[in-house]
Amino acid sequence: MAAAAAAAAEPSSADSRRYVVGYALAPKKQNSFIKPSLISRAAARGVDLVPVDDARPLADQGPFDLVIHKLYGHDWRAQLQAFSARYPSVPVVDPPHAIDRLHNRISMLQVVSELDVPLTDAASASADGEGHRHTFGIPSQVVVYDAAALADSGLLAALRFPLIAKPLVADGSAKSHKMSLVYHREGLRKLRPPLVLQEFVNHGGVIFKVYVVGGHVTCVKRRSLPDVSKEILEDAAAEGTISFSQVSNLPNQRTAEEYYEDMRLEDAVMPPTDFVNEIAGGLRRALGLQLFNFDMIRDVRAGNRYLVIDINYFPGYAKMPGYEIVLTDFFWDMVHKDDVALKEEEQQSNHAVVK
Ligand SMILES: O=P(O)(O)O[C@@H]1[C@@H](OP(=O)(O)O)[C@H](OP(=O)(O)O)[C@H](O)[C@H](OP(=O)(O)O)[C@H]1OP(=O)(O)O
Ligand SMILES: Nc1ncnc2c1ncn2[C@@H]1O[C@H](COP(=O)(O)OP(=O)(O)O)[C@@H](O)[C@H]1O
Ligand SMILES: [Mg+2]
Ligand SMILES: [Mg+2]
Repeated sequence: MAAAAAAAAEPSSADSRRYVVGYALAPKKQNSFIKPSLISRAAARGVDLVPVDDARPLADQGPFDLVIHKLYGHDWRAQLQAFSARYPSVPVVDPPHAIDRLHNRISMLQVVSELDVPLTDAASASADGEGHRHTFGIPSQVVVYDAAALADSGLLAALRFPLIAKPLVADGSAKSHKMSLVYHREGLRKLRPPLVLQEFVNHGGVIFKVYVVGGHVTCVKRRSLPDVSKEILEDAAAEGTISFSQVSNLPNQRTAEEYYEDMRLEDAVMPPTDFVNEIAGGLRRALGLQLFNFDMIRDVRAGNRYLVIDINYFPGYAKMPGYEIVLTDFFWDMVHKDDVALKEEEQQSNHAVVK
């Protein structure tokens, strides 16, 4: 039924109307996301991508059939509110209050812990034939608001070293990506709260990035931090902390090249598709967001256990294979939301009459 309705709403030669998607993005994001290949793919389906001028009131611009954005701050929020008040039927992707939840690394992952997705058999089925079902969760973590709390052994009792220290705020600034690996208790002294202390989980140096675009889900493999060896953990003379902000910059005993020669990304087994799709769908509903990705690692100690470690709003989609097609489909669906819903209703009532 849904497929028939969607097919009925596909563009025909009679549908010559053009649709305008306004995008409000920082210059760096504009450069990486609004590529000529996306512009032309969307244009071929009747969708024109038009930049929002952030020096002028949003509500005075357009007309838009859809607004997408990754800008923050009070003023921008007020602009969105004024726009929605004037054009209540134009979708704004995504609502600022829903995006806010991703700006704090505690509230971000709380959603995962609270996720009520009873995984279907297809999604959680054992991959090893030994009855170990796939499960997911988040690493153990605590939030630290001030330096005094770092000395509180009670607070840390629940955590096992090594730890990864992450800034509490994840607002897209360079600072919010600055992390430290902490091997020993003394290493905590160098840290600057507010931060999240999270157990570092060895995961074979591979991370799974799951891109969500409305109902579309794509999972890709990426290089991650190398596992921490037993020798480093037991070496009392080892540095207490190592700071990094990009995985490729991480100093290590071996060079990154040497490490990655051993660990071939192509050899890493992907998590099952149904499993990934069900988590992605659950997160999309719980977060109330259409455009995000999440980072997931596989715990080497329990091969069927996956941990979500990060969720990002409007990530670098251009790195997702076939991003032009996926995003164009999304824009098209969003600007035709009402047509599709109407057609579905019509089909349902026709069905009722025939019966
Ligand atoms: O710049 P890119 O293309 O690497 O995208 C960044 C993302 O990389 P990814 O797509 O996951 O590889 C990046 O993801 P990670 O944090 O690296 O997992 C963020 O989403 C980043 O946005 P922000 O700085 O957190 O607001 C994204 O940065 P912005 O493009 O939004 O500034
Ligand atoms: N709990 C963890 N265990 C192991 N590695 C981790 C953990 N958390 C983060 N990492 C590594 O650190 C990188 C950056 O952490 P992440 O939480 O994704 O921050 P960012 O928002 O800057 O991407 C991840 O891509 C992964 O390689
Ligand atoms: Mg990340
Ligand atoms: Mg992130």
